[in-house]
Amino acid sequence: MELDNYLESCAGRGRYACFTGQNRLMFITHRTNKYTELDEIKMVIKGGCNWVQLRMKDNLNLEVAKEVSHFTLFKGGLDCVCCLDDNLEMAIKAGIHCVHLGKNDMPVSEAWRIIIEKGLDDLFLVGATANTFEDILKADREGASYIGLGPYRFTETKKNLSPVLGLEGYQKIMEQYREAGLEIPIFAIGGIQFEDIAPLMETGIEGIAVSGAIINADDPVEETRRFIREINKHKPDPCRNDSEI
Ligand SMILES: Cc1ncc(COP(=O)(O)OP(=O)(O)O)c(N)n1
Ligand SMILES: Cc1ncsc1CCOP(=O)(O)O
Ligand SMILES: [Mg+2]
Repeated sequence: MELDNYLESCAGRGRYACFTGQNRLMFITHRTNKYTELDEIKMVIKGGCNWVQLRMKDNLNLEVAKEVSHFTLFKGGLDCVCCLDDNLEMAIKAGIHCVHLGKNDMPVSEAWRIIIEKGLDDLFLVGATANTFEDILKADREGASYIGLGPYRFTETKKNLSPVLGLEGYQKIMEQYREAGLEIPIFAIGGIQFEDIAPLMETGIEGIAVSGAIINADDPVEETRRFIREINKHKPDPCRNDSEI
């Protein structure tokens, strides 16, 4: 199937149908001396997170990707989505059905070409990074499934950070987003702390992508629950109430 036909066929069943409110917190791994990527994923899944991104910047490793893929498949629950940063080929090899692509990674349209060629298009999600409204438009046209928009603040988790957007940046971009009638789910990213959730959700974003604030908490499992409950206050999860998290 060609990309244009794919996007057209998606329009009928809702191209963003997977984002129905159950995946509003994306946890992104960041290996530290304290935790491996799998340790982190186990903790956040225990805390109720059902969307995890495996990000291995200096230590890309297929075995780790396979372990994480199996864990999320068998222990993450039916609605759990696992995503791999940067590398589509490794995602496919590991059985991971979501890849996140930045502006220096493979273009979103090229990723879809490969996914469609392999007959995996019914399963896959392709996320894209945006730092501006124009980036959102481009990624949406290329068929991105969701956007990671940022950075909100300075963070040490990512090198070569783009200029920070701050709350005003999000407010402006989300206004343009609404005026353009876009529907692609937007996730805020970059140095996000618990207190940032409320003002960010007020801008109309779909959810939050976070790493450090959860890993560095004394109890990452409890911190995950706290994040999800706070996000739910602004956009209630239609499938789970707080007592189920
Ligand atoms: C949800 C989400 N948003 C943005 C990014 C950043 O991706 P990228 O710009 O490719 O930078 P790296 O993560 O590869 O350093 C992301 N990973 N996830
Ligand atoms: C991957 C990425 N892209 C922009 S900021 C960032 C890091 C997110 O981690 P943290 O929540 O620790 O800032
Ligand atoms: Mg990248």
